[in-house]
Amino acid sequence: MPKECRRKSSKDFGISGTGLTDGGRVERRTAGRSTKICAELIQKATAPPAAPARMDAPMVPQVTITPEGGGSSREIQQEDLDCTGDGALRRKLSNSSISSTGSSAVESEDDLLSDTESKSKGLVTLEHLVCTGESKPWRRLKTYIRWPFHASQKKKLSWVQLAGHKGNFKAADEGTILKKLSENEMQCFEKLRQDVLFQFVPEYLGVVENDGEAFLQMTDLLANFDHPNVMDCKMGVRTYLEEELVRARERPKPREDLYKKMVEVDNEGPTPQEHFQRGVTKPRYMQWRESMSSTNTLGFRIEGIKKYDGSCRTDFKKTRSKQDVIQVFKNFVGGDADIIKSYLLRLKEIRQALQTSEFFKQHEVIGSSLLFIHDHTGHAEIWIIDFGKTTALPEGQTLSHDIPWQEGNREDGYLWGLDNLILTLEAVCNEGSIEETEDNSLTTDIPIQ
Ligand SMILES: Nc1ncnc2c1ncn2[C@@H]1O[C@H](COP(=O)(O)OP(=O)(O)OP(=O)(O)O)[C@@H](O)[C@H]1O
Ligand SMILES: O=P(O)(O)O[C@@H]1[C@H](O)[C@H](O)[C@@H](OP(=O)(O)O)[C@H](OP(=O)(O)O)[C@H]1O
Repeated sequence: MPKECRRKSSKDFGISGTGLTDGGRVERRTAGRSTKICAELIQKATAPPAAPARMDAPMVPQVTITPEGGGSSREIQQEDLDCTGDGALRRKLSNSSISSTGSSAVESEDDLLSDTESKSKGLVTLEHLVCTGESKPWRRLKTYIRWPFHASQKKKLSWVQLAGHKGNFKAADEGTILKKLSENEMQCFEKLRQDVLFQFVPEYLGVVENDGEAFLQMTDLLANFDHPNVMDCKMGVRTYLEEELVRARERPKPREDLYKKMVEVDNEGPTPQEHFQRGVTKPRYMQWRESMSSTNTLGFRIEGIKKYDGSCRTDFKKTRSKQDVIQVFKNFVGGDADIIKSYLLRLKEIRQALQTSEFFKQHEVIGSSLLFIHDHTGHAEIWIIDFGKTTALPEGQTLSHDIPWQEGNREDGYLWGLDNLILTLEAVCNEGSIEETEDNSLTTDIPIQ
């Protein structure tokens, strides 16, 4: 299901303030901001989708993201979404990128991804959202603030987007970025404010609106690094939601864009029927991606890497074997054992936090990544990102995250993948001397069907 379409089928929408002070400084937020639902907005959010964001890509993977029309931005406030609130803004929001949950049952296999939309994988130049230079006050709850940037202060931010769709991100106030709003992700960020995982996710600063589009504002995890090396690892043994499977079974809608992506990697990938119809369904494509990469066999896969020198690789669709994955990690850290040790420490801290996290217990975590970042100073961090398809379980239900997935149990294999990731890094630390023995947990298979 294309994200753009998910965003147009919002059912409801909660909102919180941001942490911007008058001077544009980011202040640390406290937990537990209230979220409010507006039924009228829900109905209005079913307007036909606008054309997906398109970016010129002079050379892959470099793209330039510019503010649309140099437009102004402001924070979305609770009163904007009150049913009795500003009708004009409500109309704008109904055309915005408000997303439903990644698991929204209203998504339709009919909503096909346009062939013109493409993934953004690599170096990106984000431009700051700017105001027009007029002293125009923007509302923020009951006080008034002004968006801190003027056209004359406009500056570009070199940034790295290793996965996701083009146009999903913009630069914001110093040290922060904006990601197109997904209601599901917003709810996750709200809940994570009160969870032990808080310290491992980007700080969430609320929702802002720019020219009718809504964005989540969060810390830019690259901001404190000097020429960072960045790697995106997508976690789990499964990258699609169970309901995507059900929907595709009930109303199979082959997609040509996914067929083309499959053929590009492996002409033998599609079945004769899929070749004939020049289309594959989303879950079929996702399952194929999982089986070609290390998702099924290791519970994680490498999505992309950007090195300090600006070189970028996103061609890991067939990186599947333990040895290949180890080799990629070795190259990524440039043989620096201290970086690997820092990463290992951080992974183990994340593991410990996951084991006590209420949020983790109560959510099916699909399509989330660990973002590895280090630079020449020896500074190394790992962050949990992307909650667009992280879905709350029914009240009282929990997941263990380390048992095999069978349709209906909603297990995601996240912890199992994390253990394999830790083993992989330990192998890198030990000069890649990992043995392919039967009792090595890296060889444990999780049955997928
Ligand atoms: N807070 C952040 N700080 C720095 N970089 C980030 C941050 N969030 C995301 N990124 C970069 O953007 C990329 C895409 O992020 P993310 O996975 O959240 O987007 P998405 O559009 O939801 O992706 P997908 O389509 O794979 O679900 C990441 O691989 C990473 O390079
Ligand atoms: O990595 P690839 O091979 O480019 O494939 C994409 C990738 O699996 C994304 O995770 C997925 O978005 P979601 O995780 O949001 O489902 C996207 O679906 P989409 O085309 O429907 O956006 C796929 O096309």
